[in-house]
Amino acid sequence: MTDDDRLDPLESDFAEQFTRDIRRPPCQLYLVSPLDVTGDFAARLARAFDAGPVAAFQLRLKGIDQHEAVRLGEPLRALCAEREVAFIVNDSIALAKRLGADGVHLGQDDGDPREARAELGPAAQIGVTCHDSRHLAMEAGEAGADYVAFGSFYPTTTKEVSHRPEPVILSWWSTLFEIPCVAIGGITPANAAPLVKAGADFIAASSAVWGGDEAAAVKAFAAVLAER
Ligand SMILES: Cc1ncc(COP(=O)(O)OP(=O)(O)O)c(N)n1
Ligand SMILES: Cc1nc(C(=O)O)sc1CCOP(=O)(O)O
Ligand SMILES: [Mg+2]
Repeated sequence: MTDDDRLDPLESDFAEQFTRDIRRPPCQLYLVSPLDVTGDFAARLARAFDAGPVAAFQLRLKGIDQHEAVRLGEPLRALCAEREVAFIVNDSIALAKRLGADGVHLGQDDGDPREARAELGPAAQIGVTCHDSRHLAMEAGEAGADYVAFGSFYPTTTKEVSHRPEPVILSWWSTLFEIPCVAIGGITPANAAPLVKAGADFIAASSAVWGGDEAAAVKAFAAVLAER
């Protein structure tokens, strides 16, 4: 029997959390856009940025051609650059390249992180959807991902989802690997705390922010994220 085996589970949890917390930066907020970014959306994004710290913004558009996506995305990219918020494009390596984005988020069927690296270069932030799978996350890490995303932690109407990870997957990942992990799916200021405590490096949210007062939501997230 080793000394580790003799630790009771509570002490062992404490040791694991302590080890994670002293070497990882605080959890940060990652905003995912609504599908409609027309009208006053740029003003809403600016209001969100004014309300509290935001680390990253993902442009998540569906069903429009690339030319239109560039037209809609460019002012949002410029705003993110001005506020030093990472601008990430969902789904498309080509669109990320055309927009001069800071990175791309790839689902399991959206392309290979190695191709994204070759196209976007060494500084690009490449994220990969890993659902509830440790295996997919390790594969993404090996393929050069800069972050892995687990979800959907809670029910969401933003996207049809069929995976429901437990928060412990964040603890497992963050204890073993240095690559940051993102928690996504139905996350609100009211239910984010267990994910932050479990070890999420980023909380990604869409409807909790754009479904109401974006400034109030970002402020409320900031209070929860500071708790780790
Ligand atoms: C941060 C983050 N995590 C997961 C996803 C989901 O990506 P994907 O599975 O490709 O689904 P769509 O968002 O493309 O519908 C994401 N976009 N961002
Ligand atoms: C885009 C996305 N991906 C998910 C996944 O599980 O991979 S859940 C999700 C929706 C995120 O929006 P909201 O914060 O409104 O639930
Ligand atoms: Mg996708």
